[in-house]
Amino acid sequence: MNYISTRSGCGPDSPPIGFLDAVLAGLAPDGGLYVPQTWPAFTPEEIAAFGGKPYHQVAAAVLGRFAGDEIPADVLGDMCREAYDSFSHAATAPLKQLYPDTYLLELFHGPTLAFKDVAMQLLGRLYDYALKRQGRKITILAATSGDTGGAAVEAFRGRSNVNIVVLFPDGRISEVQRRFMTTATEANVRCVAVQGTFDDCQGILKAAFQDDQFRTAVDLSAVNSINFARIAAQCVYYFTAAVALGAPATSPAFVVPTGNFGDAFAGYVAHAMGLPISRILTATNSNDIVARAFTEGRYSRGVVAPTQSPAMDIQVASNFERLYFECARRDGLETGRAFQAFASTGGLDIPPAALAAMRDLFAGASVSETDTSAAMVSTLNETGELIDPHTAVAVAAARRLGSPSPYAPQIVLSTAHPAKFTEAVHAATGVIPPSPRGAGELAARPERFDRLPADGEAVKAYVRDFAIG
Ligand SMILES: Cc1ncc(COP(=O)(O)O)c(C=O)c1O
Ligand SMILES: N[C@@H](CCOP(=O)(O)O)C(=O)O
Repeated sequence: MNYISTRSGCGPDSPPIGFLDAVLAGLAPDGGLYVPQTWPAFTPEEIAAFGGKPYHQVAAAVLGRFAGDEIPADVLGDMCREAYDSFSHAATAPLKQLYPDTYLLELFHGPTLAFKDVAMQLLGRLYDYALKRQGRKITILAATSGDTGGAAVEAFRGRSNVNIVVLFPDGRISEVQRRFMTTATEANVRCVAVQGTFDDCQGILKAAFQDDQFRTAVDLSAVNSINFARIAAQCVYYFTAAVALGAPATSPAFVVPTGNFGDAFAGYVAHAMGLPISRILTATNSNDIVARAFTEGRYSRGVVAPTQSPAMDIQVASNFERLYFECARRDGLETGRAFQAFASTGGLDIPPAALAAMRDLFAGASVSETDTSAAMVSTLNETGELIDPHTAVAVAAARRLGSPSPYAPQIVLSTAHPAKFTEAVHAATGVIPPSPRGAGELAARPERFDRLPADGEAVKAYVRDFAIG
């Protein structure tokens, strides 16, 4: 299986590369994102056969299609088993019925209590395998609005073939999110509070990849959802959840709390591989670039506003470029031109045919702070479930169409444990979420992080100094 850039043919040559090379590269040298040259597919019988299988076996089957013959099946099977052994729930990603037509897909049973662990626990093992074979030591630069950073630190801390630097927006993430990163004691981990927004952090990261000399000098890699392996690992729970509700005979809808559009794009991938999905509703907070793209047909950057769902305070959604590429007939030239123009003007009009193709599967809804709080309260009162503010954004969006939903059954992705956002949950519901394993002790541990301005050159100098002295 080979991987191509969404900007193939536009700018410096990015020839097709294999799975492990795409994993280690993260972002293509032309600034595009890697996608498989063709989508692997499952037959309806193969999908039905996932029913009743442990999560790690479905993960190995799905990842196997993306890895091709680059990882022996038994090695990949062991990686998946070990990755999901670190989860506190036997089902890894259990489904919970909330209302007759609505289910919660709990993705927060990993070590840092957010859905990022599902992919990151696997990525740590994939990197280890690839780096040992290639005899390399690399530098991971990650940008986080709170959850990716903690999951990445947990997955890569102490690994001898990796240095990792995580950039987070100073003062714009929750205390528990910050402590999951900053309390790591391992020497291969550095965390940096950037004086800016998540978009500034992500912009610095992407610009660093465009600097050939820097990229090569530190052997740069990325574990944000610009890395296709993140998407591949995240599409697995679409299969397990849909099959648990009767797919391929039924065609569920998914409601996805959305920021960088990685999780929602993972749903697209599952669909492209043959999973029947009736609709993917992307739910944003007031940082609504994705919701506006689907409703208005224009993808245009807004000003980032802080909300109680801070991990979604994002106004440049990296993975939207992958969807654009898919819906623009996989035309790398057109995609490259559109996103180069977006980088300089902050906006792009989606061509009518591409927009129609997007709307075949996707819709968008933006949810206010008041409605997010109300969703936390009503979910608790009506079902007894305490949900985090990101999940609440999706629950509120799911309810807009009333009950029963025309898209039943609908599966809401529950992307974080409420204990990660204690203040917001307490403010809305009056309840302090009980701390599950791990989170309780974080408050007593010393923190270690540096501060930098939102300046690409300053960040590169910092990373260079850390990685190569
Ligand atoms: C808790 C939580 N929910 C939802 C999202 C949005 O997911 P995505 O960026 O894949 O759209 C994030 C951040 O990525 C998150 O941390
Ligand atoms: N919400 C994310 C932002 C980065 O998303 P990613 O999925 O691209 O890594 C976070 O919590 O950091």
